[in-house]
Amino acid sequence: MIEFQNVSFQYNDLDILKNFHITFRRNQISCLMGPSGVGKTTIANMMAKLIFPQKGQVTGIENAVYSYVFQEPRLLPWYSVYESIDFVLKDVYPIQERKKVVLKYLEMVGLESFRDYEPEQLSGGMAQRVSLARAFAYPSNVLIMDEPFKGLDMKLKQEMLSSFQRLWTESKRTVLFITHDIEEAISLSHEIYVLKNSPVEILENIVGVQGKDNHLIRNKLQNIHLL
Ligand SMILES: Nc1ncnc2c1ncn2[C@@H]1O[C@H](COP(=O)(O)OP(=O)(O)OP(=O)(O)O)[C@@H](O)[C@H]1O
Repeated sequence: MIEFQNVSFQYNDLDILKNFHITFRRNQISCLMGPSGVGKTTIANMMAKLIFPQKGQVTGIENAVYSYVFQEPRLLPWYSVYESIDFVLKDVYPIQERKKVVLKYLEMVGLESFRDYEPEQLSGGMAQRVSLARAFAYPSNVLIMDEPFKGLDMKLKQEMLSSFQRLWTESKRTVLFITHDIEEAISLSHEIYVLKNSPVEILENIVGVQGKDNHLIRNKLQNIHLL
């Protein structure tokens, strides 16, 4: 379990987190929702050790190895689809094994026949699928996804959600998933935190999402006037 214990953090004297406590279960998908500016990315950055608590501590990340998916695919323009994934595995696997891993993950996102394409030849959804495959191919144990499906149309989003589910089922890890989209949250997460206020507080914590009635959760989230 990853646990924020009494964590305080300020930007320029502004309290973003104050004696804040939250937990994230290992190998589960935890979702952060809540209004813009509430502190979701700050929590993700702290989990990723990009920033550190000014008071309190975050436990359970001592041996964390991270991968990320952002709203933009962040592919390097001079690498092909294959090389985009191969590149991050260079120091991880010897060449023969690396090849198997790259091809396995490309196949899982349905892009094996596009392996030689350059990023500029890909649609937005394809590029984002490369970025998902890259994040899962890398042997991380914590995956941080900051609004990864934002801006995709419904059909592409559905494809991405399916790709994500396939990847995560095959290669489980602890996922921190930030979204403003109720349907995404319900379809992927095991646990949803709705955040509010400044400094941030947990307004609602819904556990066991996958085993619950979607309508009830949807209604509850809609009623909180999230977003
Ligand atoms: N580097 C920074 N310097 C100063 N203030 C910052 C910095 N990064 C974030 N903030 C402030 O911290 C607060 C929380 O920001 P954060 O990005 O964590 O919110 P968020 O919930 O992820 O928002 P969004 O949904 O818009 O991405 C905001 O008020 C923001 O302006």
